Amino acid sequence: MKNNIIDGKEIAKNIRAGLAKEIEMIKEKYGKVPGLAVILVGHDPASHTYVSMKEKACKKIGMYSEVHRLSEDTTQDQIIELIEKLNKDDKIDGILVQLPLPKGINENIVNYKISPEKDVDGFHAINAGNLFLGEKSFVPCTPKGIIRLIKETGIEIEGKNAVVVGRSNIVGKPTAILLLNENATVKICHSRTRDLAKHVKEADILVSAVGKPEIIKGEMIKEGAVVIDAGTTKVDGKLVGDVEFDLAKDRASWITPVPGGVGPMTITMLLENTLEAFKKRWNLEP
Ligand SMILES: Nc1nc(=O)c2c([nH]1)NC[C@@H]1CN(c3ccc(C(=O)N[C@@H](CCC(=O)O)C(=O)O)cc3)C=[N+]21
Repeated sequence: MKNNIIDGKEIAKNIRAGLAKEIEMIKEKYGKVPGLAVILVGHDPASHTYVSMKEKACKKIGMYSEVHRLSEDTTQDQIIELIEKLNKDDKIDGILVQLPLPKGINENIVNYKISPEKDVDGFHAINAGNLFLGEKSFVPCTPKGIIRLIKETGIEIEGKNAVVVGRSNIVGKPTAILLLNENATVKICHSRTRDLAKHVKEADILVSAVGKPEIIKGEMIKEGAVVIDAGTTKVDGKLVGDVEFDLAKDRASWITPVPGGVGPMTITMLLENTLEAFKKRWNLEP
Protein backbone atom coordinates (compact mmCIF):
# COMPACT_ATOMS: atom_id res chain seq x y z
CA MET A 1 0.00 0.00 0.00
CA LYS A 2 1.40 3.36 -0.93
CA ASN A 3 1.87 5.91 1.80
CA ASN A 4 0.85 9.12 0.14
CA ILE A 5 -1.00 10.76 2.99
CA ILE A 6 -0.11 14.32 3.88
CA ASP A 7 0.03 14.20 7.66
CA GLY A 8 -1.32 17.61 8.61
CA LYS A 9 -1.25 16.76 12.27
CA GLU A 10 2.45 15.95 12.23
CA ILE A 11 3.34 18.96 10.06
CA ALA A 12 1.32 21.21 12.36
CA LYS A 13 3.07 19.75 15.39
CA ASN A 14 6.48 20.53 13.95
CA ILE A 15 5.53 24.10 13.08
CA ARG A 16 4.09 24.63 16.56
CA ALA A 17 7.28 23.35 18.16
CA GLY A 18 9.20 25.98 16.18
CA LEU A 19 6.76 28.69 17.26
CA ALA A 20 7.10 27.63 20.90
CA LYS A 21 10.87 27.91 20.67
CA GLU A 22 10.67 31.35 19.12
CA ILE A 23 8.23 32.59 21.75
CA GLU A 24 10.48 31.31 24.49
CA MET A 25 13.41 33.25 23.03
CA ILE A 26 11.29 36.38 22.68
CA LYS A 27 10.13 36.08 26.27
CA GLU A 28 13.68 35.80 27.51
CA LYS A 29 14.91 38.70 25.44
CA TYR A 30 12.01 41.15 25.70
CA GLY A 31 10.03 39.94 28.72
CA LYS A 32 6.75 39.71 26.83
CA VAL A 33 4.82 37.21 24.71
CA PRO A 34 2.29 37.46 21.86
CA GLY A 35 -1.37 37.52 22.87
CA LEU A 36 -4.54 36.36 21.15
CA ALA A 37 -8.08 37.43 22.04
CA VAL A 38 -10.97 35.30 20.84
CA ILE A 39 -14.56 36.52 20.90
CA LEU A 40 -17.17 33.78 20.97
CA VAL A 41 -20.84 34.73 20.83
CA GLY A 42 -23.66 32.30 21.52
CA HIS A 43 -23.82 28.60 22.24
CA ASP A 44 -22.97 26.81 18.99
CA PRO A 45 -21.33 23.60 20.29
CA ALA A 46 -18.87 23.26 17.38
CA SER A 47 -17.69 26.84 17.91
CA HIS A 48 -17.13 26.17 21.60
CA THR A 49 -15.04 23.11 20.72
CA TYR A 50 -12.94 25.01 18.18
CA VAL A 51 -12.37 27.93 20.54
CA SER A 52 -11.24 25.60 23.33
CA MET A 53 -8.81 24.00 20.89
CA LYS A 54 -7.42 27.43 20.01
CA GLU A 55 -7.08 28.31 23.69
CA LYS A 56 -5.22 25.09 24.42
CA ALA A 57 -2.95 25.54 21.41
CA CYS A 58 -1.96 29.04 22.59
CA LYS A 59 -1.18 27.84 26.07
CA LYS A 60 0.90 24.96 24.77
CA ILE A 61 3.27 27.22 22.86
CA GLY A 62 3.52 29.85 25.58
CA MET A 63 1.26 32.42 23.95
CA TYR A 64 -1.06 34.57 26.04
CA SER A 65 -4.73 34.08 25.24
CA GLU A 66 -8.06 35.26 26.49
CA VAL A 67 -11.50 34.12 25.41
CA HIS A 68 -14.53 36.37 25.69
CA ARG A 69 -17.58 34.12 25.82
CA LEU A 70 -20.65 36.28 25.23
CA SER A 71 -24.30 35.28 25.42
CA GLU A 72 -26.46 34.61 22.38
CA ASP A 73 -28.36 37.90 22.85
CA THR A 74 -25.25 40.11 22.73
CA THR A 75 -25.81 43.06 20.41
CA GLN A 76 -23.61 44.05 17.50
CA ASP A 77 -22.72 47.28 19.31
CA GLN A 78 -21.58 45.36 22.39
CA ILE A 79 -19.29 43.20 20.26
CA ILE A 80 -17.89 46.29 18.55
CA GLU A 81 -17.30 47.95 21.92
CA LEU A 82 -15.26 44.94 23.04
CA ILE A 83 -13.27 44.92 19.79
CA GLU A 84 -12.42 48.59 20.22
CA LYS A 85 -11.17 47.89 23.72
CA LEU A 86 -9.02 44.98 22.48
CA ASN A 87 -7.66 47.12 19.63
CA LYS A 88 -6.10 49.36 22.28
CA ASP A 89 -5.04 46.55 24.62
CA ASP A 90 -1.26 46.27 24.73
CA LYS A 91 -1.29 42.56 25.70
CA ILE A 92 -3.28 41.68 22.58
CA ASP A 93 -1.67 41.22 19.17
CA GLY A 94 -4.40 39.23 17.45
CA ILE A 95 -8.19 39.44 17.62
CA LEU A 96 -10.48 36.75 16.26
CA VAL A 97 -14.27 36.75 16.19
CA GLN A 98 -15.38 33.15 15.93
CA LEU A 99 -17.80 32.57 13.08
CA PRO A 100 -20.66 32.00 12.60
CA LEU A 101 -22.16 34.86 14.61
CA PRO A 102 -25.79 34.71 15.78
CA LYS A 103 -28.47 35.88 13.32
CA GLY A 104 -28.91 39.60 13.04
CA ILE A 105 -25.23 40.39 13.45
CA ASN A 106 -23.36 41.46 10.33
CA GLU A 107 -20.07 39.57 10.24
CA ASN A 108 -18.38 42.01 7.89
CA ILE A 109 -19.32 45.10 9.89
CA VAL A 110 -17.94 43.42 13.02
CA ASN A 111 -14.74 42.22 11.35
CA TYR A 112 -14.07 45.66 9.85
CA LYS A 113 -13.87 47.08 13.39
CA ILE A 114 -10.82 44.92 14.12
CA SER A 115 -7.65 46.91 13.63
CA PRO A 116 -6.09 45.50 10.40
CA GLU A 117 -2.80 45.11 12.30
CA LYS A 118 -4.54 42.73 14.74
CA ASP A 119 -6.70 40.94 12.17
CA VAL A 120 -5.00 37.55 12.40
CA ASP A 121 -7.89 35.86 10.55
CA GLY A 122 -7.23 38.06 7.53
CA PHE A 123 -10.95 38.78 7.16
CA HIS A 124 -10.71 42.58 7.19
CA ALA A 125 -11.21 44.24 3.80
CA ILE A 126 -7.74 45.81 4.05
CA ASN A 127 -6.09 42.41 4.40
CA ALA A 128 -8.37 40.75 1.82
CA GLY A 129 -7.61 43.65 -0.54
CA ASN A 130 -3.86 43.40 -0.02
CA LEU A 131 -4.02 39.66 -0.64
CA PHE A 132 -5.92 40.35 -3.86
CA LEU A 133 -3.26 42.88 -4.90
CA GLY A 134 -0.41 40.52 -4.05
CA GLU A 135 0.81 42.83 -1.29
CA LYS A 136 1.78 41.78 2.23
CA SER A 137 -1.25 40.99 4.36
CA PHE A 138 -2.55 38.68 7.01
CA VAL A 139 -3.52 35.57 5.09
CA PRO A 140 -6.63 33.66 6.25
CA CYS A 141 -5.56 30.65 8.28
CA THR A 142 -7.10 27.76 6.37
CA PRO A 143 -5.90 28.91 2.92
CA LYS A 144 -2.44 29.63 4.31
CA GLY A 145 -2.35 26.14 5.81
CA ILE A 146 -3.48 24.60 2.51
CA ILE A 147 -0.58 26.21 0.61
CA ARG A 148 1.83 25.01 3.31
CA LEU A 149 0.55 21.44 2.95
CA ILE A 150 0.96 21.53 -0.83
CA LYS A 151 4.52 22.83 -0.44
CA GLU A 152 5.29 20.05 2.05
CA THR A 153 4.79 17.50 -0.74
CA GLY A 154 7.67 19.05 -2.65
CA ILE A 155 5.66 19.40 -5.85
CA GLU A 156 5.96 22.68 -7.66
CA ILE A 157 2.84 24.84 -7.89
CA GLU A 158 4.01 27.08 -10.71
CA GLY A 159 2.39 26.25 -14.04
CA LYS A 160 0.14 23.53 -12.65
CA ASN A 161 -3.60 23.31 -13.21
CA ALA A 162 -5.14 24.07 -9.84
CA VAL A 163 -8.87 23.60 -9.33
CA VAL A 164 -10.57 24.99 -6.25
CA VAL A 165 -14.06 23.72 -5.51
CA GLY A 166 -15.95 26.20 -3.33
CA ARG A 167 -15.88 29.98 -3.35
CA SER A 168 -16.39 31.00 0.27
CA ASN A 169 -14.71 34.17 1.47
CA ILE A 170 -12.84 32.27 4.16
CA VAL A 171 -11.52 29.29 2.20
CA GLY A 172 -12.24 28.91 -1.51
CA LYS A 173 -11.73 32.45 -2.74
CA PRO A 174 -8.53 33.27 -0.81
CA THR A 175 -7.07 29.84 -1.62
CA ALA A 176 -7.59 30.51 -5.34
CA ILE A 177 -5.83 33.88 -5.03
CA LEU A 178 -2.89 32.31 -3.16
CA LEU A 179 -2.53 29.63 -5.83
CA LEU A 180 -2.60 32.33 -8.47
CA ASN A 181 0.09 34.25 -6.58
CA GLU A 182 2.13 31.02 -6.71
CA ASN A 183 1.73 31.05 -10.52
CA ALA A 184 -0.68 28.15 -10.87
CA THR A 185 -3.37 28.21 -13.56
CA VAL A 186 -6.43 28.49 -11.39
CA LYS A 187 -10.03 27.52 -11.90
CA ILE A 188 -12.78 28.03 -9.31
CA CYS A 189 -15.80 25.72 -9.33
CA HIS A 190 -18.94 26.23 -7.24
CA SER A 191 -22.57 25.25 -6.83
CA ARG A 192 -23.56 26.61 -10.25
CA THR A 193 -20.71 24.96 -12.12
CA ARG A 194 -21.89 22.70 -14.90
CA ASP A 195 -20.15 19.35 -15.16
CA LEU A 196 -17.98 19.54 -12.05
CA ALA A 197 -16.32 16.22 -12.99
CA LYS A 198 -14.97 17.64 -16.24
CA HIS A 199 -13.15 20.44 -14.42
CA VAL A 200 -11.94 18.36 -11.49
CA LYS A 201 -10.42 15.82 -13.89
CA GLU A 202 -8.06 18.52 -15.16
CA ALA A 203 -6.63 19.27 -11.73
CA ASP A 204 -2.96 18.64 -10.97
CA ILE A 205 -3.76 20.30 -7.66
CA LEU A 206 -7.27 19.93 -6.30
CA VAL A 207 -8.57 21.83 -3.29
CA SER A 208 -12.09 21.08 -2.15
CA ALA A 209 -13.77 23.38 0.36
CA VAL A 210 -17.46 22.72 0.02
CA GLY A 211 -18.67 20.80 3.06
CA LYS A 212 -20.56 18.09 1.17
CA PRO A 213 -19.42 14.54 1.90
CA GLU A 214 -18.07 12.75 -1.18
CA ILE A 215 -18.99 15.49 -3.64
CA ILE A 216 -15.57 14.67 -5.14
CA LYS A 217 -15.66 11.10 -6.42
CA GLY A 218 -12.51 9.04 -6.62
CA GLU A 219 -12.94 8.60 -10.36
CA MET A 220 -12.79 12.39 -10.89
CA ILE A 221 -9.22 12.55 -9.59
CA LYS A 222 -6.50 12.89 -12.21
CA GLU A 223 -3.79 10.25 -11.85
CA GLY A 224 -0.97 11.77 -9.80
CA ALA A 225 -2.91 14.80 -8.56
CA VAL A 226 -2.33 16.46 -5.19
CA VAL A 227 -5.65 16.42 -3.33
CA ILE A 228 -6.35 18.79 -0.45
CA ASP A 229 -9.62 18.19 1.34
CA ALA A 230 -10.73 21.22 3.35
CA GLY A 231 -14.31 20.05 3.73
CA THR A 232 -15.55 19.14 7.18
CA THR A 233 -19.01 17.78 7.82
CA LYS A 234 -20.18 15.95 10.92
CA VAL A 235 -21.90 12.70 9.96
CA ASP A 236 -23.15 10.54 12.84
CA GLY A 237 -20.74 12.35 15.15
CA LYS A 238 -17.80 11.72 12.84
CA LEU A 239 -15.90 14.34 10.83
CA VAL A 240 -15.84 13.64 7.09
CA GLY A 241 -14.35 15.51 4.16
CA ASP A 242 -15.51 16.32 0.61
CA VAL A 243 -13.49 13.61 -1.09
CA GLU A 244 -14.26 9.93 -1.56
CA PHE A 245 -11.02 9.18 0.19
CA ASP A 246 -10.29 5.48 -0.37
CA LEU A 247 -10.66 5.66 -4.15
CA ALA A 248 -9.05 9.08 -4.46
CA LYS A 249 -6.04 7.92 -2.46
CA ASP A 250 -5.19 5.30 -5.09
CA ARG A 251 -5.15 7.87 -7.89
CA ALA A 252 -3.60 10.82 -6.08
CA SER A 253 0.12 11.33 -5.66
CA TRP A 254 -0.64 13.03 -2.33
CA ILE A 255 -3.83 13.43 -0.34
CA THR A 256 -4.91 14.94 2.98
CA PRO A 257 -7.11 12.96 5.38
CA VAL A 258 -10.08 14.35 7.32
CA PRO A 259 -9.54 14.72 10.21
CA GLY A 260 -5.80 15.20 10.56
CA GLY A 261 -5.18 17.15 7.35
CA VAL A 262 -6.15 20.77 6.86
CA GLY A 263 -7.83 21.23 10.27
CA PRO A 264 -4.73 21.15 12.48
CA MET A 265 -3.01 23.56 10.09
CA THR A 266 -5.78 26.15 10.49
CA ILE A 267 -5.07 26.66 14.17
CA THR A 268 -1.32 26.51 13.58
CA MET A 269 -1.52 29.33 11.03
CA LEU A 270 -3.56 31.35 13.51
CA LEU A 271 -0.72 31.01 16.01
CA GLU A 272 1.79 31.92 13.32
CA ASN A 273 -0.20 35.00 12.30
CA THR A 274 -0.45 36.11 15.92
CA LEU A 275 3.31 35.83 16.35
CA GLU A 276 3.74 37.76 13.09
CA ALA A 277 1.40 40.50 14.37
CA PHE A 278 3.40 40.70 17.61
CA LYS A 279 6.69 41.03 15.75
CA LYS A 280 5.32 43.74 13.49
CA ARG A 281 3.89 45.67 16.42
CA TRP A 282 7.18 45.65 18.33
CA ASN A 283 9.35 46.02 15.24
CA LEU A 284 11.21 42.73 15.68
CA GLU A 285 12.84 40.95 12.75
CA PRO A 286 10.42 38.88 10.65
N1 LIG B 1 -13.13 33.58 12.86
C1 LIG B 1 -13.00 32.28 12.57
N2 LIG B 1 -11.79 31.79 12.24
C2 LIG B 1 -11.63 30.46 11.97
O1 LIG B 1 -10.52 30.02 11.64
C3 LIG B 1 -12.77 29.60 12.08
C4 LIG B 1 -14.00 30.16 12.43
N3 LIG B 1 -14.09 31.49 12.66
N4 LIG B 1 -15.11 29.39 12.52
C5 LIG B 1 -15.06 27.96 12.31
C6 LIG B 1 -13.92 27.53 11.42
C7 LIG B 1 -13.53 26.09 11.52
N5 LIG B 1 -12.15 26.06 11.99
C8 LIG B 1 -11.43 24.91 12.27
C9 LIG B 1 -10.31 24.90 13.07
C10 LIG B 1 -9.66 23.71 13.39
C11 LIG B 1 -10.10 22.51 12.94
C12 LIG B 1 -9.39 21.25 13.35
O2 LIG B 1 -8.39 21.28 14.01
N6 LIG B 1 -9.93 20.06 13.01
C13 LIG B 1 -9.37 18.78 13.36
C14 LIG B 1 -10.36 17.89 14.08
C15 LIG B 1 -11.23 18.55 15.05
C16 LIG B 1 -12.34 17.62 15.57
O3 LIG B 1 -12.04 16.46 15.82
O4 LIG B 1 -13.49 18.08 15.68
C17 LIG B 1 -8.95 18.02 12.11
O5 LIG B 1 -9.47 18.29 11.02
O6 LIG B 1 -8.13 17.13 12.24
C18 LIG B 1 -11.20 22.48 12.12
C19 LIG B 1 -11.85 23.67 11.78
C20 LIG B 1 -11.75 27.35 12.18
N7 LIG B 1 -12.70 28.24 11.84
